Amino acid sequence: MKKVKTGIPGMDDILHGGIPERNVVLLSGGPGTGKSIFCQQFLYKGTVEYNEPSVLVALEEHPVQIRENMKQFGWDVRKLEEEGKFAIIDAFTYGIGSAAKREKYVVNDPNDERELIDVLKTAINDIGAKRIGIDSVTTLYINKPMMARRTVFLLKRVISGLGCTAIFTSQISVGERGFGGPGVEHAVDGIIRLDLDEINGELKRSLIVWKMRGTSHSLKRHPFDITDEGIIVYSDKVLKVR
Ligand SMILES: Nc1ncnc2c1ncn2[C@@H]1O[C@H](COP(=O)(O)OP(=O)(O)OP(=O)(O)O)[C@@H](O)[C@H]1O
Repeated sequence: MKKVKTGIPGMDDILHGGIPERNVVLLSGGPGTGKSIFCQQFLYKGTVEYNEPSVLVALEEHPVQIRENMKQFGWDVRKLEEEGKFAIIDAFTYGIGSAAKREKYVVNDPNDERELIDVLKTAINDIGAKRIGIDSVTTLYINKPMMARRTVFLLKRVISGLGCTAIFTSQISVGERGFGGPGVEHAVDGIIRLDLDEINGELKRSLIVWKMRGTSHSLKRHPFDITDEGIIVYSDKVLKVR
């Protein structure tokens, strides 16, 4: 089975080679744990280092803000967009505001699944995308938890069907166990959980791969850092939180 390199130093060692192609991976974590940065790095590095065009579905932040945030790590996503290798789908602004009018891919109502899927398919076909990030998938069902599993399956069918590999970020609250709801946890192919824990008066970052269909992987909790160049995972280290 082909494995997709994450582009995150240390992460492929933990995944024994990378994410199996066509997997949909839930990236769960509380506020500020690094989900968006992880997802953006997977997409940006995938495009630049592995020549796999990428689509980011922006549900939580303005696309303009995302491009600015990515720049601080040296990731010039605007240039990739101009080259037709990267697409940001604006599912945040509802088309409101002058900046939104300049976006190429806009979902006017993210609650309309059909519109979202149509725009996603168009973007994937336009740039020949191999990687997809949805940030965050939680936004799609926060007001309708009964629909969560259905929504994830629908997206998974389209994304896997078109040969893409995906990261869906999933928001959980501080101290919450689990990853974003029972339906969702079983529907996805993989789960990576990011954590922030206070140890000796300091917040420490760590991650654990809870499940990954199609490969063996480390079952240890590995520390990671967010640096000026993005995330670095310490695959040879283990963090004990309790
Ligand atoms: N240049 C940087 N260097 C080091 N750490 C940074 C840098 N930029 C951001 N961070 C850290 O990353 C955190 C934000 O990460 P990110 O936006 O990926 O979190 P998130 O898990 O998506 O959070 P939320 O669910 O609240 O959106 C910040 O709180 C900060 O601690």
